[in-house]
Amino acid sequence: MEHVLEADGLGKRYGARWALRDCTLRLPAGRIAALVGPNGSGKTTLLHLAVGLQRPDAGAVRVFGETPYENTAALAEIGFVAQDTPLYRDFTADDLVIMGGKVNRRWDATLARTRLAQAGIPPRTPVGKLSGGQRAQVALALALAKRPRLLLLDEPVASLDPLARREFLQSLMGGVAESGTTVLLSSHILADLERSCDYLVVLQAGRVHLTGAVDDIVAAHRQLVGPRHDGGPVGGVAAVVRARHTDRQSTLVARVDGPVSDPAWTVHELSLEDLILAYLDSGDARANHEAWGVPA
Ligand SMILES: Nc1ncnc2c1ncn2[C@@H]1O[C@H](COP(=O)(O)OP(=O)(O)OP(=O)(O)O)[C@@H](O)[C@H]1O
Repeated sequence: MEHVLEADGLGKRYGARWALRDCTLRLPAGRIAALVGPNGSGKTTLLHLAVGLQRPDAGAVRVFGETPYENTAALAEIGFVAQDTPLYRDFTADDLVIMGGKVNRRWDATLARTRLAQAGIPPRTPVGKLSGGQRAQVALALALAKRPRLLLLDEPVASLDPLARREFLQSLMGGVAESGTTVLLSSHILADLERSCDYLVVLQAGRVHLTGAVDDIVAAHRQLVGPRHDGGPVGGVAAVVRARHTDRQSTLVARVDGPVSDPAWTVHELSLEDLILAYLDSGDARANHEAWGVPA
């Protein structure tokens, strides 16, 4: 299987503090991958390392087998839309399409203009006067016009209303399905991801918490509800991700390795959103409370 992006023990620190640590992952070609994690978990840092904006302090990241930092040839294959969709605000969308043609080897101006027309973007209005959602559409059209083999998007839908978000993700999926581009997009809006992404990377406190194909991850987890459980082994359960208890009842989110046949447990499938939340919830809440000197 071809891996577009490979990270091995990748780390980045600011001063003494690691923003990303021991990050090892493989992103297979042709996937639309979601990069999720709480604020400050290292998503932007990982994307910046992948697009060569930053140099690793530990380990390595490779894109199409190349190290992206200060590597112009590798960067020609990567499209990147940064968190705040920075665009030259005094230029019109049409100016930006023309400029893109001057600085990119492979540039599909017709693709950009078609997408901008479909999104209803006026060609001759300075982009600084467009709405946040319209600017996001301009940034996506420009990134796709580069015909990248890997597209990295940092919270592309954060500024969009629910309808615009759905349209943006549909148009993204349509755009990359045609071209076979691999996508890694960070987002906090988990409900959208199950529809649009087929691969998942969950970061927590700078480390990879969970990664793999969405179908495999969903198939390997269940919610179990049963009488209060003391933490001993449960047949069919490989690992408990999160346990919640009342006086009489326990609710487990578990990774399973076979059928849970004990009739004491009622077994439910989980949505991707609930599963991700369970992983994030199982994280280092205790460490955060200790840092603030308050009880968890
Ligand atoms: N320029 C910087 N200088 C110092 N620390 C930084 C810098 N950029 C990021 N950090 C720290 O690195 C960690 C990871 O930040 P990063 O922006 O990668 O997280 P994120 O997951 O993208 O967060 P968010 O969801 O809030 O955008 C955080 O603890 C952050 O405070």
